[in-house]
Amino acid sequence: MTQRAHHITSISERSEALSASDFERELRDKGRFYHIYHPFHVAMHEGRCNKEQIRAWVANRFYYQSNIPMKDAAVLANCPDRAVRREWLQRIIDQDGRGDGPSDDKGGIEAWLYLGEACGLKRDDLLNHRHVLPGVRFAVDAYVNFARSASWQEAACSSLTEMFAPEIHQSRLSSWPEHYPWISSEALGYFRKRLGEARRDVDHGLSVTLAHFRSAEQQQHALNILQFKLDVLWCLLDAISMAYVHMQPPYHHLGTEQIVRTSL
Ligand SMILES: O=C(O)c1cc(C(=O)O)c2c(n1)C(=O)C(=O)c1cc(C(=O)O)[nH]c1-2
Repeated sequence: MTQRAHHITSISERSEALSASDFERELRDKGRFYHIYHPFHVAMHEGRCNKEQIRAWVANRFYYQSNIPMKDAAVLANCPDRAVRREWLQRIIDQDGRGDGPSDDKGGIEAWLYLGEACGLKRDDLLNHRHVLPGVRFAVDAYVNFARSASWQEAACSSLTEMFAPEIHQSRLSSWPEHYPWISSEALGYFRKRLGEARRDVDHGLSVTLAHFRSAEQQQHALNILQFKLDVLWCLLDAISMAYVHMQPPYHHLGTEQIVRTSL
C-alpha cells in the first residue's frame, strides 16, 4: 500500500515528459497490479479452486469476453483514421470469428463457450449471462462505457492490460491440466489462441499510446487509464470471491429466495 502511494506521487510530481522507452517502462511496471496477483487467481493457479469456483469464474469471465467486441466496435466508431480502423477490426474478428462452417475460424467467443461446456456449464446459461454477478457486470460495463465516451487513443491505451495477458494465459495452460484434469486440454484452446493475438494487439496499442501521450501530464493520464482498467479486472475477481469463496453473494441474507431480474 505504502509502496503504491509512493509510486503514484513520484510520477504525478514529474513535470518533464519521459522518453518513449521510459514511458513504456512505467506502463509495463503497472503489471504489479495485474489480476494474476488476485487471491482468487492465485488459488486457481495453485489448484485450490473447486469445480463450482472454476465454473463461476468461467461463466463470469465470459461476460467480459462477450463485451470485448462491443468495446472494440466503440473504438472503431470513434476513430477517424482508416489505417487504424483496418488494424483494429481484426480484434473483432478474433472474438466473433468469420462463420460456423467446418473450415471457418469460429472465433474466441466460441472457444470460450467450448471451455464453458467442458467445465459443465450450459451453453444457453453462458449466453444469457445467467450466472453473472452484479459486480462483474458493473465492472465490465464501466470498461465498455469508457471506450464509448473516451477518445479512441484513450480506449487503445485502456486495452494495454493485454501486455500482461500472455503470461496469465500461459499460466493457465501450464497449471490447469495438472490441477483440473476433469477439463479436457482441447478446451483450453482459447488460452492458446490468445498468446499470439494478445502480443500483436499490444504492439499496436502500445505504438498508439506512445505516439499520442507525449507530455508529462498526458503520460500520467495514460497511466491513470491503465490503472482504471486494472481496477476493472481486479473488481471482477473481488465479486467472484465474495460470492464463491466467502459464500456471500448479493442478498445472501435472503437465503435461497430467487431474485427476479428483468432488463432495465
Ligand atoms: O483472461 C484474462 O485474464 C484476460 C485479460 C485481458 C486483459 O488483460 O484485459 C484480456 C483477455 N483475457 C482476453 O482474452 C482478451 O481477449 C482481451 C482483450 C482485451 C482488451 O482490453 O481489449 N483484454 C483482454
